[in-house]
Amino acid sequence: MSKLPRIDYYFDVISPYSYIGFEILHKLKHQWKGVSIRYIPIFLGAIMNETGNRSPGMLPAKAAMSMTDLQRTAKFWNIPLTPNPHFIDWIMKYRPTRALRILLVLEEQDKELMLRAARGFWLRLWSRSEKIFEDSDFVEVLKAVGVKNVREVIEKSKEEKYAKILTENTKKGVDLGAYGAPWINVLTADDEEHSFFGSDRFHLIADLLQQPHPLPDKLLFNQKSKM
Ligand SMILES: N[C@@H](CCC(=O)N[C@@H](CS)C(=O)NCC(=O)O)C(=O)O
Repeated sequence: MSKLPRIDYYFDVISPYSYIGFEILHKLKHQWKGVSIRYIPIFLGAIMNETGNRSPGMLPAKAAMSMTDLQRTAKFWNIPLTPNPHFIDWIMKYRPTRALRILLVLEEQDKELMLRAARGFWLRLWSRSEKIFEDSDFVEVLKAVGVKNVREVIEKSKEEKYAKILTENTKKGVDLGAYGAPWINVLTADDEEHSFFGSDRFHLIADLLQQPHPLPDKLLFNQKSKM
């Protein structure tokens, strides 16, 4: 019997395109039958360092267009986006690693809770324009998504074990060729591996896995309509 195809979704909560891809994948997973999905937190800053890449917001030639593209993409998918004007200062000063380690603690307790918290971090940072770097930020997000033992989760996330898992996940991403986020690794039923970069590659993944196409009806309708 052949195995189920699997999608490994490598993401960082600092990355707005990881947020967009997460929401698209969340819609698709109800339509794509027989595909298993693993969500893997990674530290994008380390990926950038390892590969010599830079965040588009830090390259002047890319920064303006990348913000326009991000706004357009979020609008297209109906994802509320309010980037904070100090975002670049924030990423120079803070790391998202504490939030990512919290996700790893939650993953051990309840995978769905981890996904709710990941969305909570993105909502807070990219839709509400607030920080996700300090204890008070974590408390708000964790409470909002229904975590009962908030303080315990935050304390546990400081254990070395979670720093190690995050490093291992990130290394695995780099080994797969990741230079940005989201990085999506698809393992087909016949054990072939295919990597994709970005939240805008789902039509190619649908094709590879012979699953329904993710384009919304309005585009499909336009394609079919008479010239
Ligand atoms: N076209 C991609 C862009 C994804 C993207 O720019 N991701 C950022 C992080 S939010 C990144 O890692 N960029 C690295 C690069 O552009 O080389 C999409 O629509 O998702």
